[in-house]
Amino acid sequence: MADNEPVLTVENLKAYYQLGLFGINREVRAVDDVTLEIRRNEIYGIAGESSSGKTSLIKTLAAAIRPPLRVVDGKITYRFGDLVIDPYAASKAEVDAIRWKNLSYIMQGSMSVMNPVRRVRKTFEDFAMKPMGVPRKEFYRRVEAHLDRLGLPAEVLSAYPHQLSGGMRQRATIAVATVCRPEFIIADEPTTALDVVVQKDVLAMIRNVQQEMGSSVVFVTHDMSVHANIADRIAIVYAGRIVEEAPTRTIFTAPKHPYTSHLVGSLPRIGDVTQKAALEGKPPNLAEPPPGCRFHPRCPLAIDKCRAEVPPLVNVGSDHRSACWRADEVRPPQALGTEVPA
Ligand SMILES: Nc1ncnc2c1ncn2[C@@H]1O[C@H](COP(=O)(O)OP(=O)(O)OP(=O)(O)O)[C@@H](O)[C@H]1O
Repeated sequence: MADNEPVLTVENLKAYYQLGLFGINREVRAVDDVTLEIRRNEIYGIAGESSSGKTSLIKTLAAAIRPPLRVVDGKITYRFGDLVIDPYAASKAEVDAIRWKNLSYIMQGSMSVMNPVRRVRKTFEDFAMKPMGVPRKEFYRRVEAHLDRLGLPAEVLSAYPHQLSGGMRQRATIAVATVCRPEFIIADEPTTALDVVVQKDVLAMIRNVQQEMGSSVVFVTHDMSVHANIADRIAIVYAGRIVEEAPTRTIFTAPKHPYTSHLVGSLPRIGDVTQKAALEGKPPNLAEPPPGCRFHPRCPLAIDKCRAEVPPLVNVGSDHRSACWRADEVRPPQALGTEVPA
């Protein structure tokens, strides 16, 4: 595989919750026309407020969706070495063969991976023994070496999940998800519910694992300061669509979408006692999104065109895409509340 070839290509992906309640069919357009590429050896953060479709998007990328969520259009292509696979065109056996070995998905909440009634050792066996395909002794040698690399004592293997602290459990979960050294790791809110100090440790661990293995990581969080800490590039999602995508520093210093500008500008800054202006209104109902730009009812820059025509996600600079008719008029955020990577 050429070095610059993306590991994941997503083209015009649409995934909807198709609901039939009391004989009335309804579609919640949680992922609506998403196009993106994930490169090798990068950390790609997906940001956006609650209910914007972040989890639905990465679940779809992870081929971990269940009805009523269905892919209704578009294409996903993973390239793992010589293996090129669209998980929605492939057989279940083909998808099972890449799971954990090439593609790992860490769902929201560490207990989603850990089996609460079995010792951590059993969770490692359940997830990793088959994909690794080595005798038990060699398997445990590799598991312990991996734990050691991640700074975790081998004793965690004998513990039950509830005996571990939240941070330790999340570290163990990341260890389970990465022990087969997957090329692609997808994580949903990997540090939410951890206190700030533990959060930093877990973020550093994800970064170390990613760098050591040269993997690609896609992760979701609504917390912009976590993105600032760890992401190489960020996609901002609003109402089921990517509205902006750029390297982290660009997102924080020169956004080209009013929603991004709001997200960055509303971050708290040390010593700043002024009240941040809240964004008026609520995100739209994804069963009946507004016409034109979905952000227009809340947008300070909205004009008639925004109410009528959907702005495409287009290049607005080097490695920078925005979906805004007035991208040129977006001003840098007033308050930078977080350390921005150089
Ligand atoms: N099982 C479901 N059936 C119907 N609609 C759903 C279902 N799960 C989620 N949705 C809807 O899909 C939309 C996107 O939800 P999603 O959970 O992907 O957002 P999110 O950005 O990850 O939010 P959060 O940060 O709160 O987890 C929301 O409107 C939500 O109400």
